[in-house]
Amino acid sequence: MGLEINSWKPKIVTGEFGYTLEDVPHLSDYIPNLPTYPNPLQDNPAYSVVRQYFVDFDDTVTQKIVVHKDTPRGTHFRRAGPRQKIYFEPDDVHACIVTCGGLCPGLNTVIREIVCGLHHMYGVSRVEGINGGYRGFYSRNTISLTPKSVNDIHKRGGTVLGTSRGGHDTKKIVDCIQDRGFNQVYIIGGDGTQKGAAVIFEEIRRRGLKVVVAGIPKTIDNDIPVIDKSFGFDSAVEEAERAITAAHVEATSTENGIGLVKLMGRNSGFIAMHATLASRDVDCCLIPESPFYLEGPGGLFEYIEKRLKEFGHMVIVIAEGAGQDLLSKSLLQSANGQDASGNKLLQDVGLWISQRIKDHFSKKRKMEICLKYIDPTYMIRAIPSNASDNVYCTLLAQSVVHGAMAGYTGYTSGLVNGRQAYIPFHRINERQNKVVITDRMWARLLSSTNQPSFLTTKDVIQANEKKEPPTQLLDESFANGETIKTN
Ligand SMILES: Nc1ncnc2c1ncn2[C@@H]1O[C@H](COP(=O)(O)OP(=O)(O)OP(=O)(O)O)[C@@H](O)[C@H]1O
Ligand SMILES: O=P(O)(O)OC[C@H]1O[C@](O)(CO)[C@@H](O)[C@@H]1O
Ligand SMILES: [Mg+2]
Repeated sequence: MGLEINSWKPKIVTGEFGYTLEDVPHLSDYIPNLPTYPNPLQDNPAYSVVRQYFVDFDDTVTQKIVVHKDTPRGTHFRRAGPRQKIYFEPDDVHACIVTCGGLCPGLNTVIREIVCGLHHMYGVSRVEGINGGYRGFYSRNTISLTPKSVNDIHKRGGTVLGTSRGGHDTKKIVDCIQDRGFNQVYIIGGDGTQKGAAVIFEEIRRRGLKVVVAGIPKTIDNDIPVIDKSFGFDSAVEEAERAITAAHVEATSTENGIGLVKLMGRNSGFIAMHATLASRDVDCCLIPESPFYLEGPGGLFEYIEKRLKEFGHMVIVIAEGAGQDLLSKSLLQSANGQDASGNKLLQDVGLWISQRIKDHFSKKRKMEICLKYIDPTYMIRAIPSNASDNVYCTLLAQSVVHGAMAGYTGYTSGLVNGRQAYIPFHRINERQNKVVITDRMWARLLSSTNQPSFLTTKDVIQANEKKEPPTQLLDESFANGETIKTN
């Protein structure tokens, strides 16, 4: 096309008092002289009564909302929402939607709302679903999506488009996008999926195509950084709470009853932490971020014995990624398998720890216990989304559509401090969101369960030295000691 296309560099705009905008790419960055069109929403009766419905070009959303009087203004993201000018004629839009990775409550709601948003807000009628994740681009037929065909899919769990792991072949995917003439590609998925979306965007940009690549973050593990939380997370926590209630009922119905619940959370223990805080029946929550040990003073066995003596029962929640190092040592083998996407396959910590607890009390302590192990793993992610997630999914879907119609690309649409924003892929992909055990939330959990922290003073010093991501309070530059002068 005769265009000079360099590798994409982050678009950073700086302003006064330490203001930084981490902007997202736009089609016009690499395709000159693109025509624009008035946004049809201005003639839409639903919106014509809304004052300031269109988002101001300069509106941005701040990443940190807790500040000191001399804190720099810090990082901002472009505010999501409809723009006055759009970069696509609705009749020319040919959109596709794909869902990748594990299931998550709300996937169908997001699909439905993208289809309905495109149709009802912008008059776009050509929307297709890619069948079965990334590999579906080049190996399957597409599924036609209309407001009628998606009308009640939000009531079902799973994804009507199907999903998969692995199969990300950038060249084949972009060839398919080009061959089929898609010009808006909506990609719903977790951290792996968003990395895949970033490479698709790069390749599309390299080829100079007028194709928007937009991500919608999905993961019940809540391991995607920057955003407040992932859709479906609340629903999953609610379902997890039901399993905890069952464990509690079982535990309280026998002498020395122990209810043990294993929850998802490969590297991040958010589901376990939130379900524990929500339920209040849990006496001990074990997550991947917080190392623990079984034997000796301050260990898990000692704590279990103390609780059983005091209360006669106990409930333990364990995230699937917790204690993997202990497990490897004990079984003399480490997990070395991978799934099709390259994610490490974990050993079953729930079964292992159940056995260790039983052995300890029957053989070593000669104490009779009654342990019931509940594994609701897939149940918590296969359900339809709850009311609040449904609202969240709707806002996410409408925001991502507005961004695409306005010509933004290479972004993930997400909630930042309660506001919808467009976040560049590189910020979403640079790290995994994890529970920070030196942060307030984990301290709240420890106070709620009264469990040991399993940390020595040395561990705390080491954790602090590890330079965890900045807390709610401070922006990165401020945390590193940089301040700006104010009048
Ligand atoms: N680094 C990467 N580059 C390109 N594609 C990737 C990358 N990592 C993962 N993918 C692709 O993204 C898709 C989903 O990845 P993965 O299975 O890790 O799930 P996910 O999106 O992280 O969701 P979750 O972990 O919440 O289930 C797969 O098709 C995989 O091939
Ligand atoms: O069995 P699958 O589909 O690989 O999914 C399991 C994984 O998916 C996740 O829920 C993330 O989506 C992880 O918590 C879990 O390890
Ligand atoms: Mg993932």
